Amino acid sequence: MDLSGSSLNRSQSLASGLEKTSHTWNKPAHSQSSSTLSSRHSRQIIKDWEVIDDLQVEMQGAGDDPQDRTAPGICEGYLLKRRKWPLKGWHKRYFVLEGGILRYSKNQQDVAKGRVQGSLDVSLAVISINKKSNRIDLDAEDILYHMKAKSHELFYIWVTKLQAHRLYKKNEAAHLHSSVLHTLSLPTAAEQAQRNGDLSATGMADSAGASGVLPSANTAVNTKVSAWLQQSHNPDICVQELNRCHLDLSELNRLIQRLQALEVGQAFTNGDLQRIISIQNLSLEKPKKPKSGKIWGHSRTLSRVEALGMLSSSHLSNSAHLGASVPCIPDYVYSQLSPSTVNSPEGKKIQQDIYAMSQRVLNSLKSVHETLSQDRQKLQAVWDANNMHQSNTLAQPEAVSRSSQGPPSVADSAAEYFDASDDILWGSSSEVSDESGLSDGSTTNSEPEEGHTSATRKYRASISRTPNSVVPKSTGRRTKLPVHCPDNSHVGLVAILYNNIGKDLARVSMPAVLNEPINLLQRLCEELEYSELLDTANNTSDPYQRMVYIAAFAISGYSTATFRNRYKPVNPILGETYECIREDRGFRLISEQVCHHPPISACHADSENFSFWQDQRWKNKFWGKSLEILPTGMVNVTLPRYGDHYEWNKVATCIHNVFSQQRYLEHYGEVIIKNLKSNICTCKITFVKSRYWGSETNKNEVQGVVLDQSGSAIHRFGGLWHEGIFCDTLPTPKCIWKPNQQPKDYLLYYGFSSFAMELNELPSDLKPLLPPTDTRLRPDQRMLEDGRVDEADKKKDEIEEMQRERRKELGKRGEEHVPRFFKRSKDSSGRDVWLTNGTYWKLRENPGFANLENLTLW
Ligand SMILES: CC(C)CCC[C@@H](C)[C@H]1CC[C@H]2[C@@H]3CC=C4C[C@@H](O)CC[C@]4(C)[C@H]3CC[C@]12C
Repeated sequence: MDLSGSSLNRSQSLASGLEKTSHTWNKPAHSQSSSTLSSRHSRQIIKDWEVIDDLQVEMQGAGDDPQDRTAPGICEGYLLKRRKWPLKGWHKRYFVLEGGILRYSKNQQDVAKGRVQGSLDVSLAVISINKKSNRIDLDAEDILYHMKAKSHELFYIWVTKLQAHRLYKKNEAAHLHSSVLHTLSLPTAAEQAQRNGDLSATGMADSAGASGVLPSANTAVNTKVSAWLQQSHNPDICVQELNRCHLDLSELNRLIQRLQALEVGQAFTNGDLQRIISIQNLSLEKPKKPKSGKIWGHSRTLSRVEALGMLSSSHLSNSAHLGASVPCIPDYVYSQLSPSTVNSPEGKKIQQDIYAMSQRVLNSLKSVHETLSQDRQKLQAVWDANNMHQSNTLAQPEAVSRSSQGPPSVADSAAEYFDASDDILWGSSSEVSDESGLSDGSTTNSEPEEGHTSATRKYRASISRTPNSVVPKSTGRRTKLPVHCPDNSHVGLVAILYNNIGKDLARVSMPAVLNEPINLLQRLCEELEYSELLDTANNTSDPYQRMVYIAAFAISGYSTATFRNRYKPVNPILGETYECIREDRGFRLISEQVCHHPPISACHADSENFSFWQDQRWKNKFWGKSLEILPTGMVNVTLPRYGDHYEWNKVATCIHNVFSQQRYLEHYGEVIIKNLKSNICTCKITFVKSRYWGSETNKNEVQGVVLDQSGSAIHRFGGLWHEGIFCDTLPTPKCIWKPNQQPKDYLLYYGFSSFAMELNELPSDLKPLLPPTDTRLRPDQRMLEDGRVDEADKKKDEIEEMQRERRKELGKRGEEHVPRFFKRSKDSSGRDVWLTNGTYWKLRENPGFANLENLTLW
């Protein structure tokens, strides 16, 4: 089917599209607090956007009817596609949807020539639509298409077709899964007999006996294997991986053709080449003798120019040069295309793409192979064990797969570069998302140094050999929270997030059960968990080494993310404050919520070894399945001993699978650390974005380099932000940072580290010294910490309402809130920053907050 703007005579699909629409696109009712919204037909409506999710794909028996498995018709035509860079805006592109794969090219001719600009498996994508603006967004996490149809009719056709193709592709996968289930779960003799319609199934023992297994053992095997298969995601993973492979292979095919076209000097299309070759074959049937009277026995003796001349000549006058013995003309043609002839930048690019794509296919196949071999081993184990009449048979799938995962190869990184297409980097899923290009920058820069994977492997091995140096010492502070964290897995985040699309996550009010009893002011303090790195830096005379410790500190702040993806920190109220005095660590910190719109939390910490400050604000982008947090604002550290002032940016943090319990956090992008007081060195840290099909081993990689003024690397370090950082260029190569051991039962306590558990502790001797605005005194957070979630919810509403009232009052008086302990200022680059006004500790001491007038926040 062709859908180029004018060809609306294809009304057949248009009609079916509209028909379908009328009965399946009914809007579900949902509310802010609705607990679940995942009905199979549900479309979540956010203003004008709807997410079309989970079409009727049933894992069980999916596609049993072969009719269901016939591929929907091809759909093609022009649509507008948005891009951000270069040439930001909507561009007309020719799209082809076939077999569940959407490809696009510049125009129809390019499609014919196999010049595909991008492709996406629609079964892996979230489809969001905006009927008002005829917009369709496809989000396959790392590939994102924003498309717009020229007319409403075209829009409906595309949406319908996309749905149909998605369903088809998903069913195909599900069918494969159930076939595997079916094939591998050998039916019991009774079932077999039943299926065969054999009612005199007394041969049960016989049939079992024939296979040499007792019926009961056989049934036990079947039950276990099928139970394991039901749980196992491996078949799905394999199908997905193979789908990707399929996609990649067809892409590869196209790339090769393009390269050949370049080589030949003419844009041969697949068809052209085939035609030429078949004509050639015809003429080969009547080989003529060349003038010399000698039949040229082998094609290899032809010069490339001759060969190309032949191919492009319609008369094929030179075909006589070819002997009938030429086994395969394409082989011959390709063998003549010496790599040295690919000199054009385009040719080189294609070659690189081909290389990267082949590596990707290879890796995918390897991983499928590995998964299948593991499954085979597991099956074998179950079988053997049953044969021996042992009951405890199933190997632990997870343990097996983990232990056998090989280290990533350098080839993986090549695949990573390949992945960085403009759609991944520049896309944005919603109109409301920030267009500043911040995410683009950080994502683009998250490309690792060449050979990083092997380096990481090396660093990782070194880190794991390093014993945990910091033996948890008693701080006299609490080691657990009053109660366990509540289960919040039932809360429907879909509605909450969709209802708040475009809002900063920091401003989204969530039910208390989604909160952790720590707020964002306290989380700022949490970044000082590894403040000893700053102490070390201040005691290191070599400026390059000092930089290494500063870098390790910058990385260490991200490690909390490992276990903290189930709860959101409480949003501070404007004017809320927090103090933290850590004699044991030698620092004291204050933080304050200084701005409400946008929400900004500022902090300042002092110690005899350092000062640390930052004001934290961030933007977030919603990508359908994930939420990207893009912090703005810089982190600052000064070291008194050397007069250094370090300043660095923060990377993006992505909450992947935000709606599911498989949620996890990833940091990616580049951190540049500068010393504003000396340009002797700078540091670049790369948080490597993991490949979507990668194994666990490729997650959380960090690579860093300290560069001197001339740009030469003085130190290199790396590792994983959740495991540790190793520097092998120090006089004694060593692990410079390793996260502290998590406390006992940490998962029952919000995933908190010991340091985090201590943040909201309120010893009785501290209470009278705190200003009433201190987070520790905030009642709803305290209730939450004590497990009184419902009360916390109510209190939270009240406090938020009070805040609104205060704002209104101020507004009426034409006043603005003035933060108490921080002042707005400009940094050396002219950025707005919030700096301490230096009054907190003085006031605390004299006259004491109890003797002062304070804000009443709750
Ligand atoms: C919707 C809920 C239940 C999901 C959980 C959301 C959690 C994981 C989100 C909400 C706010 C987020 C934090 C917001 C800001 C920053 C600063 C940044 O420099 C590092 C990441 C960090 C610290 C984020 C980590 C992830 C975070 C804690």
